[in-house]
Amino acid sequence: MRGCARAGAGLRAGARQGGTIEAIIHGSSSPPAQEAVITTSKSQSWAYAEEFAHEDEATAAARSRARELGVPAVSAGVGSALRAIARMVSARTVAEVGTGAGVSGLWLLAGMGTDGVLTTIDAEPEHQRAARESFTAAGLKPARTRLIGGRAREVLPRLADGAYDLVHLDGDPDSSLDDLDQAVKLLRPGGVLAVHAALWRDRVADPARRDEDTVAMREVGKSIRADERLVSTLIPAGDGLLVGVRV
Ligand SMILES: C[S@@+](CC[C@H](N)C(=O)[O-])C[C@H]1O[C@@H](n2cnc3c(N)ncnc32)[C@H](O)[C@@H]1O
Repeated sequence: MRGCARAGAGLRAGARQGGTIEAIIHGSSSPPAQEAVITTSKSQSWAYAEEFAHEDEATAAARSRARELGVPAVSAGVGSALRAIARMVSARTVAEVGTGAGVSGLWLLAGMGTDGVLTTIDAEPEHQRAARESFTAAGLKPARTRLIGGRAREVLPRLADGAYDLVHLDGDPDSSLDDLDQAVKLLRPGGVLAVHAALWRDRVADPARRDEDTVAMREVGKSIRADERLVSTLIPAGDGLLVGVRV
């Protein structure tokens, strides 16, 4: 009880100073557990959580392809969260915006049943070629992946509403904002929306950051939190994963 009161005092101090993350950091690296909202050791814990997720060889090879192309990919922490979510909802149909070189796709497919199909959209043919290579090298049957070239705003309305167990948005921030409503429509009840890069380069939490991408990602978070069709949470793994379960 005393611990709760003291943690609360820390948060109130944060609010007085503008609510920045720095203002609610506790100085000690080992406070009693109930106070440990954020400590100076948090970055070490985050690094530990990232390394905790074991990435298999095929996914590591896809990550190398992504690096060669200069296209970002989900971290292993985010990938393993996507895999676990896919398994939790027994996903057989997953839609994704932002194929990249296939890193998130491989994590998602690892969580799906062996008959599960990933439909993944990307505007860049070069990225989809790399992803195709990643999926083939991982030994996946061609029928398990459906790669669609094009802009999400044109492709998503052609997919069937209510037919997806999971939708992963990982395009540009403005695309994620534009695509939100359509993405929610694709979900069956109990299905999950996952939006990657919700903390956008650690800028979303800093109110002084007002560049276009950061503002768009902040809006994505607020829209998901306010959306009565979703029960949401923000997972601070990697660059942040917003998750909303379709009611
Ligand atoms: C961050 S990368 C995706 C990484 C991938 N999810 C992974 O973890 O391997 C973003 C990708 O989205 C694509 N993209 C961005 N905006 C898009 C849009 N509106 N429609 C389709 N693709 C888009 C880019 O070409 C890029 O390949």
